[in-house]
Amino acid sequence: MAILIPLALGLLGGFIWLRKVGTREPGLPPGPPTVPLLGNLHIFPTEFAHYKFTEWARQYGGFYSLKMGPGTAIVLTDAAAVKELMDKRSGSTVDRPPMHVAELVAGGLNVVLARYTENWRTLRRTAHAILTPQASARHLPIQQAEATQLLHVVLYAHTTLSSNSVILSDLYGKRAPRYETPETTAFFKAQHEWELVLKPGATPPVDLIPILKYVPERWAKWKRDCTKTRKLQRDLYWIVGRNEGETNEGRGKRQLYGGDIDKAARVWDGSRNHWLMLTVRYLGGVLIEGGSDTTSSYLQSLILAMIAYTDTQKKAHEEIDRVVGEHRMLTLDDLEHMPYIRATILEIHNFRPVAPLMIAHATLAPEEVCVPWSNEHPSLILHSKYKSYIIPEGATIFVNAWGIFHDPALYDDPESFNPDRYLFTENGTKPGVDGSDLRANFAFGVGRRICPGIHLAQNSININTMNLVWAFNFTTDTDAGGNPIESDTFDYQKGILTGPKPFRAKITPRTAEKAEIIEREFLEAADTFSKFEFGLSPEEKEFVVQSRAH
Ligand code: HEM
Repeated sequence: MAILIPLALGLLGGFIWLRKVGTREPGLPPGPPTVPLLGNLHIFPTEFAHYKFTEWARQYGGFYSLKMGPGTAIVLTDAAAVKELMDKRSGSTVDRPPMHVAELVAGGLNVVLARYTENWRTLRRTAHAILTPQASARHLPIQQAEATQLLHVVLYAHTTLSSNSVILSDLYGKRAPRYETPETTAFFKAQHEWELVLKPGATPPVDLIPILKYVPERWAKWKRDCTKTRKLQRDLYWIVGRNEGETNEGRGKRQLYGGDIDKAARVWDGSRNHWLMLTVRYLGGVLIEGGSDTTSSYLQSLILAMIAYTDTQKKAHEEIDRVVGEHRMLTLDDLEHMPYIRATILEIHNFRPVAPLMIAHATLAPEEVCVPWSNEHPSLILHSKYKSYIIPEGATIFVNAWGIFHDPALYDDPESFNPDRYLFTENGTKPGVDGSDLRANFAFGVGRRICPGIHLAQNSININTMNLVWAFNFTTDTDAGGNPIESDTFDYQKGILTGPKPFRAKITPRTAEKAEIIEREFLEAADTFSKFEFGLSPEEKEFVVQSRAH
């Protein structure tokens, strides 16, 4: 009998606690109604989450909460809220939410997903040192050369190859002449496996129900998939850095033109510390992955927008013709004279951001924020008239870039692609609206997690946007019966990072002279390419010879 009373009390306590799980705690900002235990998990979108998050933002405001079982997520769809919480208080919002799968695969060495740990700080510092504006400027010749190759072989897949090749050259001093180059295909294979493991639903909710971590591997296919991906990544990252069987020619070129990761790897290898050697290999691998798909998704969205919005294409053509004319390709210096092209670049980031929800952050400490009572379009101001909310420690924070970029309160007709809006106000907002909480590089993230590849990416984006528009007409393709195949500007890949699904397009040089210039520039770029070409397979060599035999 004596034991029954504490047992009953314990059960009652447990029952009361369980009933509270999933309930929105006092002090949290509002959000969709919750159900016991799950909170909002039963309505949490597993794909294209930015659409649902935006719908909720229009209903609950730019600062609302979701309950994920016992955990909390905050969704920010308000530029002032982002500036205050993510930029100004970035010391507290720098963490990433726990992700057991990423731990299993990368062991805390994936700089993008790593928690706020000593590992992340080392990786981040190294990435910064490698990707400074000055270092990015040093890599401009190969970026410009790759732009000529992109023009030379404008294929769908090639936008991906171009950015992969740029980053391979920048980091390791070795380019990828074609899509089938072994390093390139190996990277895309490893990345595909990685995406499968990260896909919502591919693993049970281990981060919410931690006991699932202890299921033995033989009963958990997801754990075997993680082990396979871990091996695939480590083998690949190690091979790219190690250059087994490297010839004297290769060694010489790498020493002269090799990238900074390559140099760091040499120094860190000298330390004979396996952990450091692995860390630098991981950083190289993750930067290549992070830098390949993002820039190419941007370029694919550009082409899609040019096809769908012919009036914009016409204006972009006119500006380039007026400023540089027919007779030469464009370099980075030309951009400052072309406001419409600059506006087009900004508008692509807004229209179809590569990372519509950025990458989720998490809080290291509780944060108090004040929001106007109406919460219709909150801006975070610390003032007594405002209602105060508490974001708990460990909360996940989603920055809903899509919702901000498509907010009708900020932009006129936000669903259309309209670069002109940037010609009237600095951040493209409609007249009379204060857009000062936005910034031109908003699509690259926030606070201390802002994209470290931003300078390299912006150089690639600028050079390629100008030259693609200078060189080509982009139009809808036609079917066998001659009917136009309309492109769908909403047909995008699922995932944290997104880009258009393959689409049909007709891309033709604007004039015969331009086609000749592209041909000539491509042949002249051979000198630059050759500095980054070594250890090629016989097929690669044959491809290189054939493609330059004109
Ligand atoms: C169109 C091009 C690109 C866009 C739009 C883009 C965007 C982003 C965004 C939104 C984030 C998340 C920031 C946050 O959590 O607040 C990010 C992180 C990151 N990006 Fe980029 N990125 C691009 C190109 C690149 C390139 C070229 C590289 C490598 C050279 C790169 C490397 C990274 C890395 C390593 C992170 C993780 C940073 C961290 O968590 O500390 N990105 N990027």
